[in-house]
Amino acid sequence: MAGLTETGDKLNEFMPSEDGRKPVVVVDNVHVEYRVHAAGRKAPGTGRSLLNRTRGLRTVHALKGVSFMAYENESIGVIGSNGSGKSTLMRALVGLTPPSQGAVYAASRPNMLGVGAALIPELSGEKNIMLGGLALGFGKAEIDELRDDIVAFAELEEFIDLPMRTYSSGMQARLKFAIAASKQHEILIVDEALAVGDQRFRQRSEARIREIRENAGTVFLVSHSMKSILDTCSRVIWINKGVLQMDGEPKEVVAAYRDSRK
Ligand SMILES: Nc1ncnc2c1ncn2[C@@H]1O[C@H](COP(=O)(O)OP(=O)(O)OP(=O)(O)O)[C@@H](O)[C@H]1O
Repeated sequence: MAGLTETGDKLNEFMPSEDGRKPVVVVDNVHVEYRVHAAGRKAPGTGRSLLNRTRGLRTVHALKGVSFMAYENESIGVIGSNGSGKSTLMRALVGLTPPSQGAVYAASRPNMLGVGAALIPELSGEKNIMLGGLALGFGKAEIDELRDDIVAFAELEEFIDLPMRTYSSGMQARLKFAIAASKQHEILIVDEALAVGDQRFRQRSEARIREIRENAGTVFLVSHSMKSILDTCSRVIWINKGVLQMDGEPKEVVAAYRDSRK
């Protein structure tokens, strides 16, 4: 897959953490550049372009040489202001956005939480559990076994036979989270999924994330909620204008990020 190298061999070249944990993801000097067509601005009343140089192909340098290593059992919060490059970094981790320079090495393929693309609004919640489960690589029998737990976790017992389009956005988010979290992921990326749903559901999803992490998984959590980050993460990286601004203890990094925004 473009931009993602799945290789245990390459990872062996990297040092374990101080307490002996193995690196599972190595992000090595990753740059991402998007090429976008800019429309250009017109000078008022003239119909002519005001700034010719803004027309045509423009390059947005979204990540500018990001490097870090993630180890097994870590839960890494990813914070930063809008447009700083967090989602771009996560897309590079799963191989959706190829780096223009640098590389990502991973012990196994990271999964982005969310089976949204596989679900169909016209179908019932129940049928969508089957679709989402198949998309995650489960067999039919396995999905039948997981079904009740998924419905219970999402608390959709009364609605599971109704078309998904009739669900509120919170209910849809709960179903998607419940399906995706039914799998024990080795490397899991959760991008803002916890911002949706109510307080109680948020607490249960945070607990589920901790469980995945305890079962030898590594979790990345992208969020604007510093509370979620502090409640869930063992380490935080702060991305600022495409560079890794800070990487360390959640409390310290969150405090520095908050200070920068005063
Ligand atoms: N598909 C794309 N095409 C062109 N530019 C993009 C694309 N996706 C992101 N960008 C640009 O890359 C930069 C980083 O965007 P990104 O979505 O990674 O930020 P983010 O930190 O996740 O932001 P937010 O907190 O708002 O979700 C921004 O300048 C954005 O405009």
